[in-house]
Amino acid sequence: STGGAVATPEDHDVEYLTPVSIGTPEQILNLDIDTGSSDLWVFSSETSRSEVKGQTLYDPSNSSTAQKLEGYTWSISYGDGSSSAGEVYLDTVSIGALTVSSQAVEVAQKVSSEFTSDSNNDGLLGLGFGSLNTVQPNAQKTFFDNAMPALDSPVFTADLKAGIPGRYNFGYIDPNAYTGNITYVSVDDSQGFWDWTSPGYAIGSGSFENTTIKGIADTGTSLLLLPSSVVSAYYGKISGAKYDSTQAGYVLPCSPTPPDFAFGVGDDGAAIVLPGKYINYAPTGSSGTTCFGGIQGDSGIGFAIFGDVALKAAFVVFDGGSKTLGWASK
Ligand SMILES: O=C([C@@H]1CCCNC1)N1CCCCC1
Repeated sequence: STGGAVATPEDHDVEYLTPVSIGTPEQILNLDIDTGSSDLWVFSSETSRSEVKGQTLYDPSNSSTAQKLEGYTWSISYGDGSSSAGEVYLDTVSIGALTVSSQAVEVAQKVSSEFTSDSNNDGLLGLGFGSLNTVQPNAQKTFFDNAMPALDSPVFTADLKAGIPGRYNFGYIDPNAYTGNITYVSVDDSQGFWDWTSPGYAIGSGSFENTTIKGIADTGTSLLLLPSSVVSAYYGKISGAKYDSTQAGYVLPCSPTPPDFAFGVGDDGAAIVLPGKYINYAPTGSSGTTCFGGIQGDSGIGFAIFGDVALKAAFVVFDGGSKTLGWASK
């Protein structure tokens, strides 16, 4: 089997939303597919009314295939401080033509303000490793783990794009979605993340800097978070760029276009190049003179995060069979 669906960016590519079908008859919710976590949770008929602002709600009582897991609960806190919690059902879940008949669907009873205010986001679909799942008393499998045995190939791919819809595919690699070769690198799944190591980076037309950068491929994080030494080297090349403590990040003049940023993949010299315009993440004010940087520091996290600013420059294969990541330009 195979499947897949469109990934549509919200403003500034802060997140990408993908239509997911749940239940019988189908209830279609737009979910944030997140390789940095492993819970599939949705806004629901059980979500506190005061915490819902425009989201589409999954109602298990309207699904003939919903089965409640009595006594099961979940509660998750994300690195950005957001959180949600609730109860658990099993139901049929599809992404395009790919269907999992008994998927744990975690219904939210409460969500934090970050989710309440994100009116187009109806929940998250985690594609991290199973060890991260928060369901008690027994952890539940991700959509990918459930689907994998039936997939033509045990993979999913992320093809996110700047400002326009991209795609998540399951079970196959679309040869028309990338250029050149796919370079595969090993993954350390011991922390539950798609955690890999880049050999270094280059700024603009500058020389390649060999420095180990260990980090996770996280479709649910907006920015590219890197070691402070790398971030300082990058913004040090830009007149007027500075760390703004009020914004809690580096800001830079939106014009001229900043230098490209490349990160290495594998030991054969392959690299993914972020066009400089990707580093103009969003204007900080109404004049559009100053931009918030798409590259920021990873201090306090313990590893780098290759979020959407990086991922949208690449075609990425998440290989659940070999537990490797494949990176290609496009
Ligand atoms: O909570 C997160 C992210 C938040 C955004 C969505 N993906 C998961 N983590 C990833 C990095 C380490 C800490 C946990």
